[in-house]
Amino acid sequence: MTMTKVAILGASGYTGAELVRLIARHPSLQIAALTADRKAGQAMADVFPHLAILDLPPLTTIDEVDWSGVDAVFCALPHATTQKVIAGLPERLKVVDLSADFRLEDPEAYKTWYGHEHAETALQKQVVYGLPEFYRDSIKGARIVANTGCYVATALIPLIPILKAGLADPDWIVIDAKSGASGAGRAAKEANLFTEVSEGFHAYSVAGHRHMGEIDQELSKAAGRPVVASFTPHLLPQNRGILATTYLKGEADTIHAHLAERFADEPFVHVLPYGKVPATRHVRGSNHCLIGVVADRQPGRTIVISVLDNLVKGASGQAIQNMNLMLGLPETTGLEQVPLFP
Ligand SMILES: NC(=O)C1=CN([C@@H]2O[C@H](COP(=O)(O)OP(=O)(O)OC[C@H]3O[C@@H](n4cnc5c(N)ncnc54)[C@H](OP(=O)(O)O)[C@@H]3O)[C@@H](O)[C@H]2O)C=CC1
Ligand SMILES: CC(=O)N[C@@H](CCC(=O)OP(=O)(O)O)C(=O)O
Repeated sequence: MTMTKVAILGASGYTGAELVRLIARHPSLQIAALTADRKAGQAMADVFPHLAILDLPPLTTIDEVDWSGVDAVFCALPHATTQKVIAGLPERLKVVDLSADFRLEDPEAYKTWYGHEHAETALQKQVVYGLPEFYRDSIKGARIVANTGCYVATALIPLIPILKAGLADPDWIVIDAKSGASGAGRAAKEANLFTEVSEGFHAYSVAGHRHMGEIDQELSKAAGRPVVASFTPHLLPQNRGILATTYLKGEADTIHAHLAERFADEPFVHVLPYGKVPATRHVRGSNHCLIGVVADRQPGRTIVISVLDNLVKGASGQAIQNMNLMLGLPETTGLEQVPLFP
């Protein structure tokens, strides 16, 4: 079997380590290079002892990578840094970017949500938005794919089909989302210490989180007119998992039937029986997204609950799903892990 040699940029971070864990048993991908910034020069086994059982290349700087031995790149770097790095890669390389740098199509929207001009607007035009359940055909032919944000994937997977089918009021969408602390990355500082995250629970970036730009972009496309959704993220005292509770004006039984039909053949999206609700522990360590639909006691309102693992379907698993499509491989290759419980 032909092996595709991959470089993982940002391998000393949480999503980088998750890419290594998943790719280590992928039958068609082979890890050729791993990079870090402050941790360059160290062995992966020293940075992540749980990966010591694998035979891995050492962490180097990006400048030290020998690109002649690389066919494809997973870029798991902070946003803003990423756009310069991807612009400097050899053009023959296929790239899946896990950061937010190439998700927003409108440079003005990027400036609004990220506070500075995008430095690579020409490159942005070549990028395909990486939510495979909706953009699979374009992803297959893409050179660069921008993975969706983790909160965004959780919210959009049920919402896009609902709005496309006109089953909910686009002017009344309320997304109440909660994430495990790994969503903030390994470099997160005081706010993500055990003492700050455990035994408590709080909202953050209220009415101003940068994922709103991405949510509005995709929901507006789905509805065929501008949509401005309400979205509030919260930090959970747990490592992994995102749960989004979305309130809609629409008929729950119709919405449930539509989602069940729309996702019937999707390998990673599962609609629970009507009235049942999912939990983050039902997807931990897996590439699956679960959706529950419940009728509100107020007639004409619906509650949709969606869950995924932010490090897998919300980041590294989704990135491999996209790379599988770009390489013409079966989409599920290397991603068939069953969730870990308890
Ligand atoms: N965590 C999550 O759940 C999700 C994250 N994402 C996105 O994926 C990307 C990676 O996230 P995550 O793994 O959590 O982040 P981490 O903070 O855990 O890791 C960041 C990685 O980037 C490296 N790095 C940092 N700055 C530079 C630089 N200037 N030049 C080169 N390398 C650098 C770090 O190296 P070193 O360790 O040596 O400093 C590390 O390997 C981010 O854009 C994030 O927003 C997307 C979806 C979900
Ligand atoms: C818990 C937590 O802090 N989550 C991160 C979002 C997760 C993420 O990585 O999103 P991007 O891919 O868009 O960077 C945050 O709220 O900024």
